[in-house]
Amino acid sequence: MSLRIDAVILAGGQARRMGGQDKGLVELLGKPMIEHAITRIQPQVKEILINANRNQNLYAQFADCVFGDEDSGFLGPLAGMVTAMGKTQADLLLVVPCDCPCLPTDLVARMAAALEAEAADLAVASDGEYEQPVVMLLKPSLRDSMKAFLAAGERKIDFWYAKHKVAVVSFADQPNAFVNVNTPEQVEQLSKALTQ
Ligand SMILES: Nc1nc2c(ncn2[C@@H]2O[C@H](COP(=O)(O)OP(=O)(O)OP(=O)(O)O)[C@@H](O)[C@H]2O)c(=O)[nH]1
Ligand SMILES: [Mg+2]
Repeated sequence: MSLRIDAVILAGGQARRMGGQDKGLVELLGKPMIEHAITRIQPQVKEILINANRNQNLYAQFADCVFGDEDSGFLGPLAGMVTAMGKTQADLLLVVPCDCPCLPTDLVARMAAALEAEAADLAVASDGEYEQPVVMLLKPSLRDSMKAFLAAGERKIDFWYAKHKVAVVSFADQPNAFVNVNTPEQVEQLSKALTQ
């Protein structure tokens, strides 16, 4: 029996470095950034969920399930993840941010294989040098642990996952896969790089 895997795209931040624009809707090469992420991830999962705290009517064109954080205090990415774990029907939930338009096309396959091989509770991606804490494959049963962590006032994702059995999955073979677009200048730079 194969496992059902869904993905949640996190677009719930305040995007202060983007001047407070809604980052998932900021255009890169004529397409909203979230659409780039969807193009990469859709073929790899059963259903895509979108976590957004603004413009949910606009995000609804990209997914059937669009929702805000259950705690609306902008507590950071974990607030979106904990909400998503309560929404999905899947056996495993992939988490990705809306501002990584070049995610690997083999992300799920490699993360799921490592999770199983290492009998881990979650997998986190790495670019070979740095772990990418907003790119994870999670068992939804971890929701209670994440909820308790947030309730204790903790916010840092890597401190949370250090409490669990983690498989770190290197994508050093794809050095640009996790390029992260946080500022208008980075939108320009990546647009140029992708059209060269
Ligand atoms: N649901 C949810 N997601 C968040 C929150 N804060 C950040 N994120 C998401 O986490 C991912 C990585 O965060 P950042 O790149 O720092 O995004 P940001 O916080 O919107 O941007 P800055 O304000 O410029 O730091 C992005 O996909 C954000 O949408 C939050 O409070 N709730
Ligand atoms: Mg970012």
